[in-house]
Amino acid sequence: MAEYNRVSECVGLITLRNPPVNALSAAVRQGIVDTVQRALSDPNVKSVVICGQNGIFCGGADIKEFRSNMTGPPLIPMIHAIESANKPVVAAIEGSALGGGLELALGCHYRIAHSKARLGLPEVSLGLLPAAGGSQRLPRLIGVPAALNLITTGRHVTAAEALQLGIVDQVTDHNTVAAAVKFALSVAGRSLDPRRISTHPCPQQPDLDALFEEVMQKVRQSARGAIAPIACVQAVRAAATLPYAQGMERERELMATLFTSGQARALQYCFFAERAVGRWRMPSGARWDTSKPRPVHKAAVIGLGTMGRGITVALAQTGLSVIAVETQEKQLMEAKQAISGMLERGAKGRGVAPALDGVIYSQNIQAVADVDLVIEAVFEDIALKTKVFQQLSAVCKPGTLLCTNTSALDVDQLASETPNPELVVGMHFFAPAHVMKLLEVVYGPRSSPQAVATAMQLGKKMGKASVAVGNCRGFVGNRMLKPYIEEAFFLLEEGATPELVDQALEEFGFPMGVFRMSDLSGLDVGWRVRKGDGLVEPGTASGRSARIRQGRRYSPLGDLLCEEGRFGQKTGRGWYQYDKPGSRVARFDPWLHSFLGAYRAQHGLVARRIDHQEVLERCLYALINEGFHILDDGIAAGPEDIDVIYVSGYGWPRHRGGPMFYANMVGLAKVLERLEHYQQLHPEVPHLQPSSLLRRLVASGSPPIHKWGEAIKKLHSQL
Ligand SMILES: CC(C)(COP(=O)(O)OP(=O)(O)OC[C@H]1O[C@@H](n2cnc3c(N)ncnc32)[C@H](O)[C@@H]1OP(=O)(O)O)[C@@H](O)C(=O)NCCC(=O)NCCSC(=O)C[C@@H](O)CCCCCCCCCCCCC(=O)O
Repeated sequence: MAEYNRVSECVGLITLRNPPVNALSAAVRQGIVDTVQRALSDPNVKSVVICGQNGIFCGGADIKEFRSNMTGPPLIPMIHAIESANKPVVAAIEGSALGGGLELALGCHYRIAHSKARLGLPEVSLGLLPAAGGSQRLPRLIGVPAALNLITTGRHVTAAEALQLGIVDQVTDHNTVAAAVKFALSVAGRSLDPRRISTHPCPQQPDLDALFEEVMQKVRQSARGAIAPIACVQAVRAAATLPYAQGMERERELMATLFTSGQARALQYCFFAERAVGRWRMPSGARWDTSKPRPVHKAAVIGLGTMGRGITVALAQTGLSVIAVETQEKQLMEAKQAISGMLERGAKGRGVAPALDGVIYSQNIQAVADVDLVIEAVFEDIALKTKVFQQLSAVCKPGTLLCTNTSALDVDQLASETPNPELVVGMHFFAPAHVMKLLEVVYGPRSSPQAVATAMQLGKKMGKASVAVGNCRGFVGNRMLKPYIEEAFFLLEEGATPELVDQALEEFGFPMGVFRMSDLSGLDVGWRVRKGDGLVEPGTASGRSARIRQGRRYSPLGDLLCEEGRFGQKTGRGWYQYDKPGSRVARFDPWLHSFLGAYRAQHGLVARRIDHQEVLERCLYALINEGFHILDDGIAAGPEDIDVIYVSGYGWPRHRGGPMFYANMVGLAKVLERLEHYQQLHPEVPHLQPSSLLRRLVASGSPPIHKWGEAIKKLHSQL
């Protein structure tokens, strides 16, 4: 709701009250309508100030209301009433003015912001556009190019940038409401016509058509199938080319299409899922709100290869003091240079001083004796990691948290090598660790809730989407990736090409298909794992039996490429060819295609025509099926955990909400039916055998995703 007070005798002060972000719920909108009316009809009031309680102006429309029929006064007439008021209305912006919050402020005649405030129209990231006049007012206020940039990216700007762009009229370091009241008094009685943004034309812009064409092309490329950014461009174009009333009509039409789209539902689901994963729970019943994290002032990283360097940077950027340990002198020197460079570039981008002094380098593991938390990031080898954990247990002060950065190794096995297994958790970072958003915090059966709480809090401080997951081979992300990759290999055996598979997945919205991704990350990574699993055999055998290993279908294609020294981009050859080792542009490779032909002939396989639909169903449903197994095993607390992992760390298109949300959208019965279909065709492929949870959900009428919990044995989900 909104509270009304008269201050400084003649200023009506309206305070939005709807914690935590003063979202414009029906009650708040009603409150604004009523209090504005009251201020305008009070002859003692000369001007009006609108602010938000608790240091935040307004986080925009109440996104939760979008899920049901909306009631209460609509935003557009409410903002119009403010703009057409005959007394000056000033927005006092502290904290955030986002989406509908900024649109409300744009309806005011003046805007005063605190220097720490952030402003923006982030609707695009929710699959929407600024549909309370924002797409029409912002271009009129700051010009088409700047408005296009803000509206299509959804980026937040600082108060300083907002001042420079002309979004706000004044920035203060002091009490914003007091500054706004003073300002409101100073402008009382002035003509408001020049201040009504909707009455202005957009500032002149040469070559408008060329500009829109260029931006549309750019947006289409980066949107990877998302429709909201395109609608945003169309709405701004309406602002630039049509009178305001017609522009508003176009804004309404575009919003109506977006509002009911699956993409908007998916993106809004992602917004809430990202927040829900912070409220973690463990199968033991331990949870985020009853587990106190330990303070971490000083941390250490062991092993300064690619991962260790990124982790050191991510830690140092939080302001922690970091001991970075590397036993090899040459490697240590190189790492020092690389880390300093990353810190300097990162600091430049954020306009702050680099935290170079925050990192102390050492060749000696004894240097970590007094740290609060250690992240071991040595080579992915259980024997080596065990040795490091034993050393750490002997060196570290009592109570130090020992974390392992591993992508698949058994966290519990490592914990068993220490006298205090409750202090051990996995922290699975993704390369480059200072850039990638995802962190899997892996708890073993003996990890203490306090250890999990500490790692989760540290992840949050590093700006990561941190998800607590149970300990199993590959945890959540890599465990689900295995059937996805295997299906892609099987498709090649059956007649597909890397180009076809990648195109299908990229059109779905992945930034890279499975084979381009494999070339980027290195084919040798999976080869090493398969060797460790005893799956790799010399490539001379032929026929079906050569492709059944450990009782299930196996494709040795990846192994055969590795035997040829084709490790991907780093060797200049993989599933594609590259101009030179390290080049990034994947090109069609005739060798690979004759190799595939020869391989099929050797194994008596007849290539058939495979379409995009089959690629998507086999790769994605196999991955989703594993997700259902993971939920049933209690490795992930809920579908939202899996979805956040896939959207933040594996390139799953955000506008499709993550694999489990996607399954829900496609229809669980359909996913089950297609898995059964493919399982019948490929009975020797266990990952196509539908999970019992999927069957149970379908049998119980395919409930919506937030009700899956009732069918999950080990539920500890939050949504
Ligand atoms: C504001 C933040 C930056 C704060 O960040 P912080 O880190 O401090 O906190 P959290 O992010 O953890 O949030 C705390 C808490 O608050 C919840 N929350 C945050 N924002 C909102 C919100 N806007 N609504 C509801 N709830 C919110 C959050 O979920 C947390 O709670 P939880 O329980 O989950 O932990 C940060 O929160 C942030 O960035 N917020 C989102 C800002 C944003 O995106 N704003 C834009 C909202 S959309 C909007 O404003 C739309 C408007 O342009 C126009 C609306 C017009 C509507 C008209 C509808 C017409 C429909 C036409 C259909 C026609 C169909 C037909 O014709 O049939």
